This record gives sequence, C-alpha cells and structure tokens, in this order.
Amino acid sequence: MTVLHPYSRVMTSAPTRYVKMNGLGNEIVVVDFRRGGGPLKPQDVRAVAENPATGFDQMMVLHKARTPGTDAFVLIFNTDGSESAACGNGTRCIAWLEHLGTGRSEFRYETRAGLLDVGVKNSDDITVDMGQPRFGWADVPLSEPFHDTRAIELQIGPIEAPILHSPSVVNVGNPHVVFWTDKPVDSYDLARFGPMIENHPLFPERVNVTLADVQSRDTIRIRTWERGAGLTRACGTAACATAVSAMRKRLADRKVTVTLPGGPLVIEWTADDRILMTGPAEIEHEGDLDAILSANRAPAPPLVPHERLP
Ligand SMILES: N[C@H](CCC[C@H](N)C(=O)O)C(=O)O
Repeated sequence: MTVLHPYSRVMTSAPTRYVKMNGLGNEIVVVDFRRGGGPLKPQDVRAVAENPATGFDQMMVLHKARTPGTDAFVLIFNTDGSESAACGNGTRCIAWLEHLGTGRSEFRYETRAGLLDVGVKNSDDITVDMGQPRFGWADVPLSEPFHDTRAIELQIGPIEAPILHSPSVVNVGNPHVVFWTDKPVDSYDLARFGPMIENHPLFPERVNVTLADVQSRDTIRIRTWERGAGLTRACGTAACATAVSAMRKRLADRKVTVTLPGGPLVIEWTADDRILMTGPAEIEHEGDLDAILSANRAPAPPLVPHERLP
C-alpha cells in the first residue's frame, strides 16, 4: 500500500497521529508520544481496537527513551487493553516506519522485556534480535515447578486429546505454550480451546497458545491464539518460541522458516543464545488518533476474537 505521508509528520504534528501497519497480517497500530502526549489508559486502547478503522492485534506506543543509546521506550498493548512485554511483528513495524522517516537502518528499542536491536534492509527484510529465550518454569512463568519444560503435563479436559499432551513452554519476552502436532494446524478448533489454555491456572500471567507442525528440520507451520488478542494471522514471538522449542527438542536445525497464516518468518537461534527474527512490515494508512478516541467514547460491544483470512 502507498505511503501517503512521511513519518516525520507523525512525529511532529498535533493532534496525535496513529499509523496503521501490519507484519504478515498481524495488525499493528503505532502511536508516537516521544514529543509529548499520552499515556493511554486501557479504555483508550480498547476504544482504538474496537474502531473498524484502527482495529489491531497490538498497539505499539513509543515514549521518550529512558536509557541512553535507545531510540524509544515502547509499551505494547493487546486488544483487551492488557500489556505485553514483547511483540515481534510490531517491533519490525516501528523500525520500518522510523527507517522511512529518518533513513537510518539500525535501531535500539527498550521494552519491558529489555533492549531490542533491529536492522532494516528493506520492507521485506527486517531483522529483530529478540534476545535470549528463558526456559525455567518460574521464568515462563508457570504456577508449579516443572523440571523439564520441553514437555509439561497440562490437565485441560477431554478436548482434542491427541495434541494436548506434553506441550513445551518458553518465555521469549512473553509467555508461550507450544503444542506439537503432525496434522494440519488449521484442522483444530483453536478458537475454542485457545482461551481455555490462555486462562489455565498453570499460567499465572496467562499465555500465548500455539499449534505447531514441524514439517522438516527447517520448516514449521504454526497457528496462534494470542493472549489478550485472540486468533491472529501472525505472531512473531510465537514463531520464535516455537522455533527454539523445536530446536531444543532436537526436531529442527538452528535456522528455520516458520510459516504462519499470514506468511513466513525466518528464525535463527545463534550460537551466543540470541533469537533473530526476520520478516516484513507494511504501512496501511495513517490518521488522527484523537478523532478515533472521541468517536469511541460511547460504550461499544465487546470484542470478538478474529482471524482475518483473505
Ligand atoms: N503478535 C505479537 C505478540 C503479541 C503477544 C501478546 N498477545 C502477549 O504476549 O500478550 C508478536 O508478533 O510477537
């Protein structure tokens, strides 16, 4: 889609602008408060999510850098107004936007999960260093100890029993559980059991839920029910979580292509324990955030989970 306005306008003008983007169909809204404005309340975030013009899976809100050498302090919100410490697709989006505005190709962002370095080559080739995976049960976090988080036991009742045995769990800035299957990932009713697992008592901070089909040592297909957002066309951190979990189980090599409903991401787990995620970012349109917020002051119906397939 055509870029209608340069990013510099977004950064300098009042009233507050938003930019609607996507990373592999993962719907992202970017708002920049580095020159003032904000913070947003959870009800503001939900209002932006509920407006058809700005419906998103995650909202990336840029605040003034609080650590020297970083470009911004980034808060990440889900559609339900909850915060996530990590969003892979959204991180590619903000770097692409900033590349268009500044011409720079390297960025460092601070999130609640730490520092993220991003390298931009072109709109299809943006790499984020997502940091180190954490596999300890308390890091995920789980509410009870498991010695081996490659395969945990999760009591969930008699649904889709074959896949619900021995999933892997990992924290890649946010918590993930990955269920392994050799059937097509879209043959499961993830919209039905995703929320049950997201809110299972084993996950005190809730969890992102992924179905993964390891097709070869370098090809994995996934589908994800996102904590606080529901079914999405792509989840970058889920791709990272799945890739490193498959590698840890010795099912895959250290560099894989993870294909999501929205398309592929390349994930590499480096020898120095970093997860590198490479994929695209796209601008859809931009607009006036204040107009969206005032249009949504009236009570709106609750969100329904969505998966915007073509
Ligand atoms: N879509 C995002 C992840 C959002 C995670 C969020 N749902 C949570 O952890 O609460 C991504 O590309 O990584």
